[in-house]
Order: sequence, then structure tokens, then C-alpha cells
Amino acid sequence: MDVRDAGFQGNLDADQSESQISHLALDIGGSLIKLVYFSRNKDSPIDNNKDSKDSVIEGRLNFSNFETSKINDCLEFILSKKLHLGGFRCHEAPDGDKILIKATGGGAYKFADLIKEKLGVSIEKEEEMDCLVAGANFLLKAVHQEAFTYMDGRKEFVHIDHNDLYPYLLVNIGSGVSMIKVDGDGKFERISGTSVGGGTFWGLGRLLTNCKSFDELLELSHQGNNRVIDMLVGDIYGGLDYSKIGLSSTTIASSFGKAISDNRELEDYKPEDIARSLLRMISNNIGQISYLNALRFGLKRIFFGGFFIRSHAFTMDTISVAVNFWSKGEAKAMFLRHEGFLGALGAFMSYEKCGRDDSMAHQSVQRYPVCKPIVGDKICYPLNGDLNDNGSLECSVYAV
Ligand SMILES: Nc1ncnc2c1ncn2[C@@H]1O[C@H](COP(=O)(O)OP(=O)(O)OP(=O)(O)O)[C@@H](O)[C@H]1O
Ligand SMILES: CC(C)(CO)[C@@H](O)C(=O)NCCC(=O)O
Repeated sequence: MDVRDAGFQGNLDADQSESQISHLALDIGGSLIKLVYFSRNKDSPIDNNKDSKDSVIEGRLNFSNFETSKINDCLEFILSKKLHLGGFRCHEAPDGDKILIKATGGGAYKFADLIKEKLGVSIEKEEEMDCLVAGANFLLKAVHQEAFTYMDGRKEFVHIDHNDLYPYLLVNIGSGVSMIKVDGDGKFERISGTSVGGGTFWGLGRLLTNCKSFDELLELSHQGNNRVIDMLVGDIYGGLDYSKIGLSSTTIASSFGKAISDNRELEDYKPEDIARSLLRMISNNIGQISYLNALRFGLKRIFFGGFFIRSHAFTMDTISVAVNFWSKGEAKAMFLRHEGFLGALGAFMSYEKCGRDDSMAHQSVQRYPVCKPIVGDKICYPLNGDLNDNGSLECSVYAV
């Protein structure tokens, strides 16, 4: 994909018509459904010259998400914007299966029949780990200022040397966590995982604090103080550091450890403090397991993705501190601006395979242009705000 200039914008303009949208891809996970689709700019003509290798269509990649439990709202959204027509056409298929849309994640299996029934299109399933890796590689190579470090409240963009990107560890924190050693395009191995992930934070957090949404839980954690519930080294050592083994008095010795020693019940704790301790416990644990896996394979760079992160300062800070602490500064935690959309982007990129398939009619090649990453073009982002919800990425796609 030739990403000429990029910025995050709102959703589609109200007057964008069906003909301007193509390539819908879905990632249907245990907690969230992620959508990526391309919308052509109104003034960008579709180039019908099928012999041309260089016809460029300018437009935007749009990103949306829905809770998986509200899949019907998601399907309504797709219908209302006619996104389901942005698949590819398989002329050899029986009538009802002629349009296929790309989907990945467990829900591509679980909801295939529902999608067929509600949208009248079939799902072409793409393998989840393939898509995560393809999405991460695409973002790291094609999007300027995609990766950044976050420590002590400071965000620093990381220059990615395309000739020195591999190997790296990709840690995708969704409902559960997958850890993937990436060695190249399509070259990877899922080396580990843990069931203590984003679903654990949201699930336990909801039960313990009674909050009604994930955002409310994050907001609570922002206001809380984990020292009220966590047992610190100083609580055990009378306010002293345990310097002989490198632990300061403020290090958490036992997450939620103070809850055992007090004669206090759940309602005696502030939801803010519970949320804070929980977020810290889970982020710290993921940071530590990630580091140990990086150590197993001698990997210095760890990229974190998945919707759990939500560009949340405290989450990123905790993960970074854990990686930094355990690696004694050797390994680096890095985050991705499109953190939650790796799988959906990977499924989106897989439309390229359709364009290369000789059995596909020319018409589909013309109607559904294929994205080719082209590395090195500069993009300028506004560096502020909540960039990942319903933001879009301006780009050009090459029609082949
Ligand atoms: N609005 C939200 N509603 C629910 N969870 C959210 C929300 N925003 C962020 N999250 C967090 O993101 C996690 C889901 O992340 P993600 O979408 O990457 O995974 P998934 O694809 O649903 O899960 P998996 O890959 O394990 O099937 C949730 O478990 C929760 O921690
Ligand atoms: C099962 C998946 C891959 C589904 O996305 C994810 O939730 C996950 O990686 N869970 C962790 C499973 C484990 O390795 O323990």
C-alpha cells in the first residue's frame, strides 16, 4: 500500500455511497469485533485500465469496533453502510456464495452461519495468527510513526529500520494473550500464550467493581491507588528496601496481598483502588512473561498489540517497567498505534491473494483493487488524542 499521507479522521462521510467502499475485513474475537474497510475518495476516479500496473485509487482505511456480544449491532452497521458488498466475487461459487468477505478470529467460525443469514454473503476464513503477523508487519513497514515506547509518561516514536526489523516478539493482548516470534513476512511461530489477559481484567474488574463498561473500569484505574490493596516490599520490611535482591520498598511484593491482612470486605475498598491493582497485576504479569519469552529466543524488541492496551498510559507504563526491570534494560517494550486492528488489517491485506489468483475474473480485479505495501513513504499524523477508535488512515491503493 502506498500510504501517501495519513491522518486519523472520523467515520465515513454521510454521503459516501456504496460504490466508494470496498474491501471489508473482520476480526471477530472473544470480546470485540474489529472492522477495517477501504473507502475511495469522492474525487479519486476508479481506473478501469486493467493493463496498467500503476493505477492508484486514493481513499481511506476506516476502523470500527463492536462488542462481540452485540454482533447484531455490528451486522446492522455493515448493512446500513452496505459494507458487505465490499468483498470479492467468486464466479464459480453457487449463487448464495458469490460474494465473500474476509474474516479472521474465532468468530469467523462461530458466526459464519449468522453472517450468511443476515448479510447474504459468505465468510472466507483467514488464519488468526497469520493475520496478526501480516497486520503487524504491514503497520511497521508502511506506516510512519506507528511504533513507540512509553516510559514515565513519555511517548517516543521508534524509527523502524526495514532491513533490521526481524526477529521480534509480537505480544497480542486480546481476551487471551498470544506471543509470536516473527522472523519475516509469513514466517513466524506462536511460542507462548497466557489466559490471563484483557478478558481477565475486564471480567474480574466488572465483578469486583460493578462498573458497567470497559472504559469506566479504565477510568477508575486511572484514579485509584494500588498501594491500598497491594502488599509492597516496604510493608513486609518495615518501610525498607530489600536492596540485596534488588527490590525497592515500593515494589509490589504481592498483588492484592493487603486484602488478606485487613479485616475488610470488598465493599470497604474503593473500586478505583481495586481497578488500579488489577490493571497493574495483569499488565505486570504479561510484561514479565513476554520478557521471559523474549529471553528464550534472544529477542530484544517486543511489540505489544491488542485492544487491551487502548493507548492507556498506566497500562503501557506498567508493561514497559516490567520489561525494563526484568531485562535489566536490555529489552524494549514498544506499542503500536493501531494496536487493536492487527488481525483485521491482516485479513484486509489478504485480499491481495485474490487479485493474484488467475482463476479470478478481471472484473473482480478491477472492482476490488489490491493493496500492496510500499515501504518508506512519509506520513504525518496528528500526535494527539484517542486515535484508535473509529479513526481512519488516508492511503492510496494500487489496482493490479
Ligand atoms: N469497549 C471495550 N469493550 C470490551 N473490552 C474492551 C473494550 N475496549 C478494550 N477492551 C479490552 O480489549 C480486550 C479485547 O481485545 P481484542 O479485541 O484485541 O481481543 P479479542 O480478539 O476480542 O480476543 P481473542 O483474540 O482472545 O479472541 C478485552 O478483553 C478488554 O480487555
Ligand atoms: C485462543 C486465542 C488465540 C483466541 O484469540 C487467544 O484468546 C489466546 O491466545 N489465548 C491464550 C491461550 C493460551 O495460550 O493459554
